[in-house]
Amino acid sequence: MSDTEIRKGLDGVVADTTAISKVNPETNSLLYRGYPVQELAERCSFEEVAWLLWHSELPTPDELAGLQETERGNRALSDDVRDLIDKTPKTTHPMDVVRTAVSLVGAQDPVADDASEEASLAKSVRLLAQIPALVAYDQRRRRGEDLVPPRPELGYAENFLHMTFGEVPAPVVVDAFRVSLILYAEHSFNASTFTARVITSTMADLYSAVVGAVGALKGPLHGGANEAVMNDLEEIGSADRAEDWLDEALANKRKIMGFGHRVYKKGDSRVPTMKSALDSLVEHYDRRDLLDLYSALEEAMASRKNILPNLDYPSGPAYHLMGFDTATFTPLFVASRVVGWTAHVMEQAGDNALIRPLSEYNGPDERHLS
Ligand SMILES: CC(=O)SCCNC(=O)CCNC(=O)[C@H](O)C(C)(C)COP(=O)(O)OP(=O)(O)OC[C@H]1O[C@@H](n2cnc3c(N)ncnc32)[C@H](O)[C@@H]1OP(=O)(O)O
Ligand SMILES: O=C([O-])CC(=O)C(=O)O
Repeated sequence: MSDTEIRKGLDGVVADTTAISKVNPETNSLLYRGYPVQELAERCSFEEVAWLLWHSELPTPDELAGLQETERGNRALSDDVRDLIDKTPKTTHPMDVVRTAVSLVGAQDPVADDASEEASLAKSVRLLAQIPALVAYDQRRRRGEDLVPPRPELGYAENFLHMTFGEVPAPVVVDAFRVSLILYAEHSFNASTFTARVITSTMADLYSAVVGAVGALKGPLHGGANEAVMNDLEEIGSADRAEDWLDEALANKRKIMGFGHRVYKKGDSRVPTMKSALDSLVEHYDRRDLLDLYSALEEAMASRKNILPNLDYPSGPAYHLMGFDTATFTPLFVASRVVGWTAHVMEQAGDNALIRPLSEYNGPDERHLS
């Protein structure tokens, strides 16, 4: 063995610079292009945040109107994408449907390989508009429901909910959804974003980077945790069972979904904002029982392991209350994070170096065929 220090999982390794977001575990803060995410969640639409992440500044009214027009004009699924979704077995995980459908959306773009900034922005807006349509349709067809066409007079969050449920829910629900999308949009060099940057570093196209990122987000150690949280809460059932369930899970060396974070060790900066959105939903739907269960598991986890919730912990039950199927939660994360991924694709392409680390070989010594 050489004395090279190997940081398993690249833990603590600074791989490059980025101007897109700053995650500060010391101050528990998250800045998008310098703005605290809490301020953006309080005051901005998701479209404004998307523009900010892509262009470094918030949009002027004209710029916002232009983005809205293009996004709204790109919402309808092509017949081919719809057919593809229809042909995918209902046993397929919705993340696999997103991965496959995004791949076809890319294959249908005649300028998929144009790496200019203008083309990359156009592709990013196209994905922003298409992903809600395919996520919403996939949930509907699994429930035996027909496609609901987009409504061009609705903003992004309202239209997403309208395409999923066939109606725009109460403002408190739309607002909680908008907040979740803003909080999920960007988080520096997390695993899926880093995947997108690795793919971009080979000079592959933006769609390839996004398809790879969707795959990386699916795992329960990353985006897949929001649906896993809901499965755990349902398995526990009620607040009075939380401690026993946790003790057994920990004894069996289970990772408790929605808790812990590679970077934040003193709490995830986004949790208080999402928890407050969850509180409003609990009140709106009169589901105090779910909040009690949520709090009981959180308290038990703090007392047993001193490990705090990450964003997926409040998001899981929030999406459940909004009416989404549990397996659709991670695709909702995709719909939001595609903005961060594509911002990173453009940043990586703008100052590219092939990402190719070294490994230390620990296999057999050289040997020969006898
Ligand atoms: C939006 C997001 O993607 S946020 C992340 C979503 N993922 C999850 O919620 C999955 C559950 N959480 C985890 O698995 C982890 O906390 C991760 C993967 C997020 C971060 O993990 P790492 O930075 O690699 O920390 P690591 O896994 O080494 O944890 C350190 C210690 O805390 C323990 N730990 C960390 N998180 C958890 C957890 N959720 N449940 C139980 N124990 C945990 C580990 O077992 C380990 O203990 P040990 O030192 O006794 O072996
Ligand atoms: O930063 C991470 O490793 C995971 C995370 O919270 C995110 O991607 O939002």
